[in-house]
Amino acid sequence: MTKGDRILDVTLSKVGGKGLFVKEIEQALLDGEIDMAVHSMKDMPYQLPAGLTTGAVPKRIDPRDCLISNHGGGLAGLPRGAKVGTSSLRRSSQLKHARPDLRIEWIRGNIDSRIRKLETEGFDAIVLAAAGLTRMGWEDRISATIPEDICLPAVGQGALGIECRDNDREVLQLLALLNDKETELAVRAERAFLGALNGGCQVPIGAYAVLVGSDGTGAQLLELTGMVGTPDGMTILKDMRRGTDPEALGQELAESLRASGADRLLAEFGGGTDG
Ligand SMILES: NCc1[nH]cc(CCC(=O)O)c1CC(=O)O
Repeated sequence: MTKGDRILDVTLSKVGGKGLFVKEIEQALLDGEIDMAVHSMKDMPYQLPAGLTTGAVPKRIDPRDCLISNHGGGLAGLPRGAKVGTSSLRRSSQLKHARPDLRIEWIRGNIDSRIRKLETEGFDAIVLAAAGLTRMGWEDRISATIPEDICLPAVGQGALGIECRDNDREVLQLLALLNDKETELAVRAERAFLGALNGGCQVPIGAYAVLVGSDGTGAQLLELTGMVGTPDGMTILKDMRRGTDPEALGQELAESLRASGADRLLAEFGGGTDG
């Protein structure tokens, strides 16, 4: 097994990691040890290092969060005061908003260790990205997906990004074949939204874009929904915008939310997202 194989192998098996791990892989790309790297889009830093680019964003799979519940079914099936595990402020904020009675507790580790903790640490349910479970081949563990109008996904959730050197024409040509234009546009809008809110990691932020058709001129029309909330879920600011330019759309939505109070939340809790 080459070093590259080993690195790719780890990428796929460690969907729980982020940050530092992505940096190591990017260094291997820059050093020419590997020629492409597959990341979960939601773990990719907003700004790629100089010399690297996203060669392809393949077709997105289910972007929603899901419950693995000891009670079966979705949120409605959870008893009053149920203990629910998550490691994401975005999830805890939105779940508390929908079900203030829930006891949200922090649960860390890889997907498999979190599932183990569901059994060993007295959780009624845990929340994970449906896409992570699907990629591991564990989608049969999903009790129910959580609709995006209750829990807006993390920016880029469910999509992969394949990164390569920006001057590697051969790899860029190959990767172009794997790109899904619809997913690419949606993820660009979501990332522009996140970028316009910028920084830190203490504020619940979610966003989800879909193509809803074309405008009069034949350009693809995107619909972007975004949220910013308080960690306790008492306040959730959410808005939706349509447009054809993904970057402009993300910035517009961020400005609109800032104007309606997100500015204050970002100042209080720091900008950014935790996945
Ligand atoms: N936060 C970590 C993370 N990064 C990517 C995924 C899998 C989902 C995806 O690939 O979008 C996960 C696990 C999770 O959030 O449950």
